[in-house]
Amino acid sequence: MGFIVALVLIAIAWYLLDRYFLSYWKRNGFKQLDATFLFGNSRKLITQSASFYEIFDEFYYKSKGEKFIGTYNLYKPSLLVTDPQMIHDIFIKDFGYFHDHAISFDTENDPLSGFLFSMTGQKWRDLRVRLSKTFTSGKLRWMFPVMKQNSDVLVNYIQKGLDTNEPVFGFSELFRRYNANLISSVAFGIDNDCINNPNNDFYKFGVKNFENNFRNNVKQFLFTFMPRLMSIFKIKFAPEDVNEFFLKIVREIVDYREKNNYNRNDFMDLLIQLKNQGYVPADKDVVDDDEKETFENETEPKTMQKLTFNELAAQAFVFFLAAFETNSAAMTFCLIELARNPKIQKKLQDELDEVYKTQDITYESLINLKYLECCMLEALRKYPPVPILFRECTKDYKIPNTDLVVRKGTDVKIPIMSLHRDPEIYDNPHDFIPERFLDSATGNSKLDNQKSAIFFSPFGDGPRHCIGMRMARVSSKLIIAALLSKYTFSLEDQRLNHEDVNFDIKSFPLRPDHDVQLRATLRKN
Ligand code: HEM
Repeated sequence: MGFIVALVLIAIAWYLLDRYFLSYWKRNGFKQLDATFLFGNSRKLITQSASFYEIFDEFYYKSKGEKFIGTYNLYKPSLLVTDPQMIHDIFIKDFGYFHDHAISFDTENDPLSGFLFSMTGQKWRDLRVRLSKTFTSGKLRWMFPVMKQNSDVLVNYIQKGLDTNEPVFGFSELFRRYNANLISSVAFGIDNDCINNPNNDFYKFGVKNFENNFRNNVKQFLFTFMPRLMSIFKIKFAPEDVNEFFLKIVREIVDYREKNNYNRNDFMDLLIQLKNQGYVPADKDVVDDDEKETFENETEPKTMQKLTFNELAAQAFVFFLAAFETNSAAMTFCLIELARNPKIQKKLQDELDEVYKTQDITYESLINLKYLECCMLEALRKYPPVPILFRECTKDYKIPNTDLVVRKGTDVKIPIMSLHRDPEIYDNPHDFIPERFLDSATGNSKLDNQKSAIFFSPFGDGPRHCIGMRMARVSSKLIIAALLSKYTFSLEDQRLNHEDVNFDIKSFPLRPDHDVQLRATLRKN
């Protein structure tokens, strides 16, 4: 009897505590979404019954009319911000309150997790200033031949398929293999062939990071809901064998290059300079055009702290992680949309033919292709590979024109993909219309002109926007240009001509739920 009474009392106490925790927002004057017992607003995320985008899209429409609304990751308050102006403030004007990504790792135990994305405060800022120098347009121009070599390997692979009567390809996987190649050569300085050899270790260990297994699911859960627990329980970001593989490979590369004074004009060279000198000299001949609002053009003091070996390895690793899924997704969705929109594909091919009938693809020619730029931007609008952005409020923040205060330590989520698909922001948001990015007066893409993240933020914005944005844009355009100059693509599954692509419900980066098959046909000259 005593036991039953105790159980009843515990249940009542738990219920009361539950109601108390799940009324945090109301108690602090905010509106909140209805929160369910124990789960808060995270039941669908925990049970993985819809994709991240769909779950946050539901929140977005439930909170329509509000600029922000309180939600709960289990019992942890999380503010969903949907107002474009407030998002802009968080990214730029009030960045001083929102500079961190709300994840943390124990880098002592997990050296590969000491990467830029997880760093906080001044430590992040110091490294960001130095790493930014490795992503300037000058450095990309320098690396372009390596990118081009990799795109040639992919084109040869497609051609081999056509020559052997196998003209249908699953591009999600193929682009992941291409990106593994690309990053292994530009960030690690290794010439792998993941395209022809999917059993290549570099690709296999890359895939392992994103596999849908129990361990990765638990990690994704903690990463989303209780990032601090990852460090408390010493959960490593990457599986043990992936850690060992990447640390060993970076050690060998660094030792070899240092011993033999070997340079390859790639990120690894630049990272080694950061390790040995603490800085990378700025490009003298290049004007950086789209970085004006950040501190990335700050002059580098020569006394900057040098990178340790582990910090160097972690940066090479995060370039790999960040590019592997996101870049592949951007390329895959763009090619799928071109395949389902033959007129747009033809218009893009006409633009490419004008330039590439008589010359091979160069960095300079590529960045001047406006329609190609618009196609990529439109793919990133409709399918932002990172559908939800998150930040941590690092000091109490009074929301402008209100008496409401977001407390230090609160995480903030921004449903970028829902904004990108909101009919109040974009006309016919579910249609693929590259022209919406074309400024009819100048022929320039709108992003170049506006520099505004208010309605378009596939790379985030402000000082913490994606550091690999330029590389992503150049490499994606290169691959689409190289493929479309030679081949025309069509959908094997005709249903996708009128149905939307479904998304993988277990993946945080946006990914189709199956590898959409596309048929390549050689174009006639
Ligand atoms: C289409 C491809 C890509 C997309 C859509 C993308 C998107 C993003 C987004 C949304 C963020 C978070 C920004 C924020 O919080 O405001 C981010 C951060 C980051 N991205 Fe990318 N990314 C892409 C490709 C790449 C590539 C190719 C690299 C490196 C080679 C890269 C490296 C990083 C790093 C290191 C960060 C962390 C930056 C920091 O915390 O300071 N990304 N990316």
